[in-house]
Amino acid sequence: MNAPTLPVISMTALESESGLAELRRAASDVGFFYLVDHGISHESQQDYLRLSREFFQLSVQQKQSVDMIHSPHFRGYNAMGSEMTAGRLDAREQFDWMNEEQAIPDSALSQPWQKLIGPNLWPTSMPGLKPSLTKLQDQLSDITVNLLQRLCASLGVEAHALDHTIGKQPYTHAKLIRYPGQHRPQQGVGAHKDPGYLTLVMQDEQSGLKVERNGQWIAVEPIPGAFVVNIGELLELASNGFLKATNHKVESPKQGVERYSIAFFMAAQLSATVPVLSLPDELSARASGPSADPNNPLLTDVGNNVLKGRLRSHTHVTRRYYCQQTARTLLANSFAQLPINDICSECTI
Ligand SMILES: O=C(O)CCC(=O)C(=O)O
Ligand SMILES: [Fe+2]
Repeated sequence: MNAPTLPVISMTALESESGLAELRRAASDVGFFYLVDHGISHESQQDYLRLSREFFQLSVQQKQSVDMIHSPHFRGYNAMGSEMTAGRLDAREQFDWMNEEQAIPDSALSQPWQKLIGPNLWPTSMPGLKPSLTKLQDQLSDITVNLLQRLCASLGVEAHALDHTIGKQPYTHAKLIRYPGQHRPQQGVGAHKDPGYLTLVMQDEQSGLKVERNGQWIAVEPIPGAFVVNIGELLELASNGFLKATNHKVESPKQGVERYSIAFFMAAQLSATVPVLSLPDELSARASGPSADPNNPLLTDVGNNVLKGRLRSHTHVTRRYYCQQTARTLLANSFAQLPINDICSECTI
């Protein structure tokens, strides 16, 4: 195997000062790293990826029974060609699940992001999916919370400095993803940053994930058993830009090959506002403030930051549930500019 292109961080080394220093370097310099010794074995990861293959092999009809179009809460299945990133269609199919919750009736919504709260969609033809994926969600949730605390410690602030934004459990969102092979080079998912605190990615043995570094795209080759971790926009905000949410993308595999991955996004509670941490002088001198992109304003209020991403990614769901008057009024009260203006011709009026 070639030398890894990104830092490799061992979870068990994060009690020592030198381990924390390596973590800080990886998270502030690249914003991407491999995580090993995290407690989920390679075999167990293979089992989850097998389960994912089984899901995508269900019939079109079975997958459509849990299509995201049935969920105002952005949960469920997206067929190829129903997701946009950076304004272009992604060549991937996916199944999204989040915290299992009860929906709030429209009449009781006071904030637009509250519409994200709701139940997941589970296929009746695969009863084992819900318990397995719920278990995975719990395991990854624990790993990411632990990692967030170690990151805080690495920044010289209280390890628990962000715990109040998470409450009893963080907001979590996960995806089973299948990238089918393509004749021509194509975006599996276009260049983007992730919105939450931290993302963990479990990849199979196919390459395709790339991260932007000094204007170049670096391949994040799979290392058996390792997760890929990246810093999300909320952590960039909390560290005033010291930690970096880095652009990344997936290029489709060649014809005849397919790539499977499972992505797990951990964020603060949707109701939380993320504080800017008071870093020690030596680090704050190197914090350049969060990056400013007029097409992608970073919002410290978590719910709206998450909602903004979902509205743009899944425009068929947005048109169905967020373009009617009640939702538009709610959105207009929370955003300086309607985040659906570029999605629906009626909303541009
Ligand atoms: O599939 C992957 O390896 C990464 C996916 C990703 O970046 C995302 O869904 O945000
Ligand atoms: Fe991502």
